[in-house]
Amino acid sequence: MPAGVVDAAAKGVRLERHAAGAAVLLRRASGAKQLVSASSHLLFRATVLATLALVILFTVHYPSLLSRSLSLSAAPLSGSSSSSSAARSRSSHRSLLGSRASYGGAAWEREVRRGATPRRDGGLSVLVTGAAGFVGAHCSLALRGRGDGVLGLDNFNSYYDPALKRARQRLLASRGVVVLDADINDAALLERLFAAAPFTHVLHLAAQAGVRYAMRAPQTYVASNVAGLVSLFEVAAKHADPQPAIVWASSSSVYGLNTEAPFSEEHRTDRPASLYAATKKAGEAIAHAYNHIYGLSITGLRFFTVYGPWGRPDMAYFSFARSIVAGEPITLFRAADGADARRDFTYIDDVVKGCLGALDTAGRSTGSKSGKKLGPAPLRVYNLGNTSPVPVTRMVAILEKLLGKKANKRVVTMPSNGDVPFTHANVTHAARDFGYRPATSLEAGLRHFVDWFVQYYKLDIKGSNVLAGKTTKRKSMAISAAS
Ligand SMILES: O=C(O)[C@H]1O[C@H](OP(=O)(O)OP(=O)(O)OC[C@H]2O[C@@H](n3ccc(=O)[nH]c3=O)[C@H](O)[C@@H]2O)[C@H](O)[C@@H](O)[C@H]1O
Repeated sequence: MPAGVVDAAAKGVRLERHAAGAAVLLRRASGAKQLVSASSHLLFRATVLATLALVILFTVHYPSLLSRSLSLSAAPLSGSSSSSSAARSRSSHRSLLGSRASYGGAAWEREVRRGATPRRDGGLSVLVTGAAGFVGAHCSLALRGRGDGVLGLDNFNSYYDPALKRARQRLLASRGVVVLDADINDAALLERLFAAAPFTHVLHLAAQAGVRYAMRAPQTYVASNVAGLVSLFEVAAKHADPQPAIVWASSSSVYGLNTEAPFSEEHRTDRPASLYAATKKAGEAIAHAYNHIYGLSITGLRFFTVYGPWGRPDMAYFSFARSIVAGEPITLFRAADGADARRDFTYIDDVVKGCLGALDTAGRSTGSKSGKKLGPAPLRVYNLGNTSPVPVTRMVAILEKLLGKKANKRVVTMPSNGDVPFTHANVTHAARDFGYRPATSLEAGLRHFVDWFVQYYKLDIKGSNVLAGKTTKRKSMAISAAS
């Protein structure tokens, strides 16, 4: 083959190779282009989906925050049917302020600050724990009513019907008090709250209540009444600026086996009869330590069998009322010596006055975030009772009269379950320091309770005028359970 032909052939082969290479490159380039275009489609779709998800999330959460005052002002002030109550309960669960998972953020902090800000000159800024509880709800309303800033928190546990707690939450919301769905053992949340608002006071009422239930669920008492209390004191002492003054719920049960009466704050409290009492006594000792080390101003209030409207269904007066209406038997405990058990039943309005009096006179904490204590801070403990013990049998007789129906009574010797045969408060210290003067007889207080009870549970009491506070003979009764 001539050399020229060979060269030409060789050039041709090279050209073909170049052309083939170029074609491969072109193919690759177009593949890459397709890839890029496919990924940008994917990216676009992902962005659209993410935006949609955000819009849905926003719509679900944000309106409850924005329209809270509107929607809740329309909420009923008393009980309602179970289905609507459950629906509202679900919607409040969704609210930005109410959801445990969603706290934090600028909007949340604004709402916390708004709640905590007093509406009157010199007003207090109070964080109320257990605000959807019996005493907590009443105190929150009273504080808000006089223009103090109030922010509530509650874990809405199911020790008793959470629907009642949600109803109290709605009642509070209708009066401008927000109750967060939160636990006192959530230290991170407490830190955020104190960072968001300079609370001057904490009214700490969150606790595991109930004397006899402590035998069934001992750990819950330790978790709420000991660990929870420490969690709150820790944050108040080390993270709050300024440190708030703390008023908290101790209990008449700390007197335990004390036999001196009436019970005075000077009497022995080192013989608790129940784990409940022991955790409250432990709380008083823990309060001493935090006051001593960190300069926290702390006031413990020993409540004596508090009762009234919006009360606790686990307590005897409430559960007896339900049983009487339903025609079910009630069990009455009689002391070992044959005497009727007696209680210094204390009406809720009197206790609320005591709580507000204790807050108003609490005195400042003297410590700071840095751990420096400027001097001794107040450490106080007061009885808040009624000063007139009443036999439980008498309480039942009053309920029978108000409800117009006889109780089916079974009397047994008081079991060894932490109960004590009687309580009786001496309240001279509370009277001296903040003018505490209980003014409600058991008859008057139970009448208010029964009025509420009948309304809340929508009792169908034919031929009666219980709602007007008077009792006449009735033909039939039934609870249309709201719970
Ligand atoms: O002051 C407190 O520090 C506590 O008060 C309350 O405890 P108590 O005074 O024990 O109230 P409560 O259970 O209503 O029993 C009342 C009476 O009914 C008797 N009682 C009770 C139940 C029963 O089935 N039969 C009965 O005779 C019983 O023997 C008793 O004599 C709070 O629950 C508690 O959380 C705490 O705050």
